[in-house]
Amino acid sequence: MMSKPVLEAHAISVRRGPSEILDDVSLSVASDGQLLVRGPSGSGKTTLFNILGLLSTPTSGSICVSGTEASTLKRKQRALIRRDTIGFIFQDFQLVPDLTAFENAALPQDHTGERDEEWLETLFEELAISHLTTQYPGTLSGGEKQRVAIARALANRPDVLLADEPTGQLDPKTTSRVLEFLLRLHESTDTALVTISHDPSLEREFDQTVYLENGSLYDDAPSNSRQSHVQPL
Ligand SMILES: Nc1ncnc2c1ncn2[C@@H]1O[C@H](COP(=O)(O)OP(=O)(O)OP(=O)(O)O)[C@@H](O)[C@H]1O
Repeated sequence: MMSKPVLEAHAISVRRGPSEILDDVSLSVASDGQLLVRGPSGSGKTTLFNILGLLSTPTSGSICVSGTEASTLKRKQRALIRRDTIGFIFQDFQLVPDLTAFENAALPQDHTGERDEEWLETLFEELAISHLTTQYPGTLSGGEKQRVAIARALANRPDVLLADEPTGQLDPKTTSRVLEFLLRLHESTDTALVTISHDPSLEREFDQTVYLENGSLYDDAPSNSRQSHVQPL
């Protein structure tokens, strides 16, 4: 049976001043789906991330989250859908400096009212950061902060995890571990996984990859970027 889409973008365009940053972008992610959006720096990835996460609104086009048309909703209603449906991993983490790693990860639970410390502890264990619970972000490495941000994104067991370069700060070994965990979680809990990245090595981990180039989305790698990643034999 086909699963219902959790995220659907239809004909999204974003113009900022004279520039067209996204041009007629459409995509659909099933509630148990996984999608990698790849594209070079400046192609519009973060802009698309913000639109898909209802953090900003498109110039034209629509976004449906679990069947609800969200692009026309008021800011407050969008915030509620965001809180109840989407887990965010931001490129720059956005951890709160005067909260510990554990308190940062618990924030989404504190916003909805119920702490589930057992789940948070599981997340810290899986992400190999259990020894860092009482440390403040200022004392953590980039890769450690990134994993705290991942734990926070998963704290409320979101329907869809939206990740902007989730492994950008990690070494290859930790990247594999974190990806393996995200994909396992995706399998076992039907959390849809949408990852945005410039990193071609993530492609082999994902069922489906689409390519963003100059604000347009393609199903196949544009020939110039494919060429630039050809490895010599
Ligand atoms: N508010 C804005 N006003 C004008 N131009 C913008 C605005 N936001 C983004 N842009 C431009 O749109 C393009 C896409 O930006 P975006 O941040 O989405 O790219 P990206 O693919 O995420 O890049 P990176 O991988 O380097 O983070 C860039 O050229 C950027 O300068």
